[in-house]
Amino acid sequence: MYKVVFVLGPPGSGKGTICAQIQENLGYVHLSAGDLLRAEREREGSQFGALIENHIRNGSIVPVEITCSLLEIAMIAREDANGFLIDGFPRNEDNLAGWKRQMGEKVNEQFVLFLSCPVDVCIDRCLHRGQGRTDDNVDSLKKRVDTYNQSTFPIIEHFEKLGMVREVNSERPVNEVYADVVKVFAAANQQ
Ligand SMILES: Nc1ncnc2c1ncn2[C@@H]1O[C@H](COP(=O)(O)OP(=O)(O)OP(=O)(O)O)[C@@H](O)[C@H]1O
Ligand SMILES: O=c1ccn([C@@H]2O[C@H](COP(=O)(O)O)[C@@H](O)[C@H]2O)c(=O)[nH]1
Ligand SMILES: [Mg+2]
Repeated sequence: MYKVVFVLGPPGSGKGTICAQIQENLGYVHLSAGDLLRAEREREGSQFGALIENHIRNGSIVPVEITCSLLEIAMIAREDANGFLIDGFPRNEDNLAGWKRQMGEKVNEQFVLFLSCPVDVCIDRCLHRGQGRTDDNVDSLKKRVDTYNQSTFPIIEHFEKLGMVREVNSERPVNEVYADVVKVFAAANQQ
C-alpha cells in the first residue's frame, strides 16, 4: 500500500514550496499533479499536449484518467518512498471518483494538508512567481480561483467531514508555515 498525503489549497497558497521542504526533510516523495501535467504537455509524442494546455490556461480540470495515470506511473517509479505528497489533487468530484476507482485499493490516505491563505495574497504571489507559467496571468488566475472555490473547496469539505483535514494558515512566512506543518506530520506519524 502506498502512504499518501493530499496537499490542497488555493493557487499560490504555497503547496509546492512546503512539499519541497517536506520531501527534503521527512522522506516523502513530492508529486505535483500540475507539474506532471506540464511535463506531459511538453513530452514529444504526447496525444494530450494541446488538451492539457487548454485546461491549464482556462484553469479548468483535466480528465481524471490522464492525471491519475500520471500519478500512478510516478508512484510506481518510486516504490521505495516512505510516502507520497500528492500536491494539487484531487481537485473535483471527477478526480475523487477516478482516484478511488484506480487507486482506492492501492493506497492508505493518511490525511489532507490544507494550506489556507486569502485569495488576494495567493494571486499576488502567483503574479510574482516568475516561473513563466502560462496560467500566471490575471485572466487565468480569475478562472483558477473560480474553479478552486466551486470545485476544489467542496472536496476539502468532503475530507473535513471524514476528519481527515489538517489546516495550516499559509499566509505567514514560509518558516512559520513549515514549522506547523512538521508538527502535523509528527502527530500523524505517531498514531
Ligand atoms: N508562505 C509564503 N510566503 C510568501 N511567499 C510564499 C510563501 N509560500 C510560497 N510563496 C511564494 O509564492 C509563490 C507560489 O508558491 P507555490 O508555487 O509554492 O504555490 P502553489 O500552492 O504550489 O501554487 P499553484 O497552485 O499555483 O501551483 C512562489 O513564488 C513562492 O515562492
Ligand atoms: O489534478 C490536477 C492538477 C492540475 N490541473 C491543471 O493544472 C493547472 C495547474 O495546477 P497547479 O496545481 O497550480 O500546478 C490547474 O489549474 C489545472 O488546469 C488539473 O487539471 N488537475
Ligand atoms: Mg504548485
